Amino acid sequence: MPERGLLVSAPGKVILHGEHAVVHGKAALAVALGLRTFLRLRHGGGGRLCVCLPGVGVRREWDVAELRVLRDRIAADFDESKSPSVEQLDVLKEFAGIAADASAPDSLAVLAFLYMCLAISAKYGDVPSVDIAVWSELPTGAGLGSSAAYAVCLAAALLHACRAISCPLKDGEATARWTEEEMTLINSWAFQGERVIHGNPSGVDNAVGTWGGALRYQSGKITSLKRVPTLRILLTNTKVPRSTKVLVAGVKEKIVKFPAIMNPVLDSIDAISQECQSVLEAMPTNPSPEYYPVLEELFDINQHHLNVIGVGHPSLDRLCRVTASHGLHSKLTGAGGGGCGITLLPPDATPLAVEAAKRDLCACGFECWETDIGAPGVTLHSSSSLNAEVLHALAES
Ligand SMILES: Nc1ncnc2c1ncn2[C@@H]1O[C@H](COP(=O)(O)OP(=O)(O)O)[C@@H](O)[C@H]1O
Ligand SMILES: C[C@@](O)(CCOP(=O)(O)O)CC(=O)O
Ligand SMILES: [Mg+2]
Repeated sequence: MPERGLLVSAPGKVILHGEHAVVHGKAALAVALGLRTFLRLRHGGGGRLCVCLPGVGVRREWDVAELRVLRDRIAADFDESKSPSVEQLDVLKEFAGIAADASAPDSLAVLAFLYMCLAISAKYGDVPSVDIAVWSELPTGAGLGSSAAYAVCLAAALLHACRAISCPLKDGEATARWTEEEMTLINSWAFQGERVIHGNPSGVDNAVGTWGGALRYQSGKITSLKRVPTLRILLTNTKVPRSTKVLVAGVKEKIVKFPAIMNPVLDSIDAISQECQSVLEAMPTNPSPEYYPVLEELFDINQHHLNVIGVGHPSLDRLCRVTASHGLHSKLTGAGGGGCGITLLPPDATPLAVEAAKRDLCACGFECWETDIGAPGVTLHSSSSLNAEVLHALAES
């Protein structure tokens, strides 16, 4: 398997509570989504490194010898515990022909790729001569953690290509996972990729992409939530584009400007995450409707808080109003400013009400769908375990 190549996937995520507050040391509750990013790595030869990212319209190819020289110019302090420096990123931008202030999806994707590739190869091996394609079921830049799923897949593939982690997939097996220790390494390098894309990420998204399931995340501490009930959640994409990096920076500015006003809001969001966790842990696996009013009220309060810290958007207000008119409660998820919202579907919501809400959301130009939560984290696949659509998308790349 290793010499033939590698197929790896990582899930997106939904943050139930704690987005933004988690960047400032508060807790977040997040679950892995049943929508994934897939990466195919093929061993090349010919001394070229090729990357194809159809989701952001990128097809680039470099000479491995040239990348070695570039790496040696900036390699002095590559480490998974150190943030990428401004100087390192400036050198990479110049090399890749990316403008100094570029924040377009393709530029950030190429920059994260180059940084991770050179940093990992500086630490563990040589710049690999490989052909990498990444394709995703996740919408890009919509709050579902596409950046983290991309970074987790890259970290796993590049660490594998540099022989820093094993290949746990045995002949005849459909899927396999890495050991805890290997996943810790994947997670820490994925965090570096997130740093390139987001500027100042909390690490919650790459943790969910790596470990999967449902977890509480606070200041780097990951606690898996063991008994999470089967919640039904409707996801709605307002399709309003936004950048996590810009939104995270905006919240920071507000906190610096009005600390006495903003810090209590972050404390309150923290208390909401705590309260939500207690309710989830008290609920049986198949909960009866009586638990839902509290979860619904927590959604409403947090949505107001997120507006206060400046990450709301008229499209998200509209989403909340539309679902409220059908008795359903929603909040934004992820960085906000557009992107996705989540709506809780309690067991006593009638199919008629849910269908009517979906219809009205679609009439606003939004896209909505129900998806599984609690999906597995980073996974290695045999090609026979992937469906035809994924294989086709990766083969076309
Ligand atoms: N499939 C992908 N291929 C390449 N880059 C991707 C992919 N998915 C996400 N990205 C990178 O992540 C960025 C989006 O990250 P972000 O603004 O954090 O939104 P989110 O993580 O909510 O989707 C994109 O601009 C792009 O650089
Ligand atoms: C806003 C934040 O809490 C989540 C961002 O998620 P996304 O990139 O919008 O999927 C930032 C972070 O935790 O790094
Ligand atoms: Mg992101």
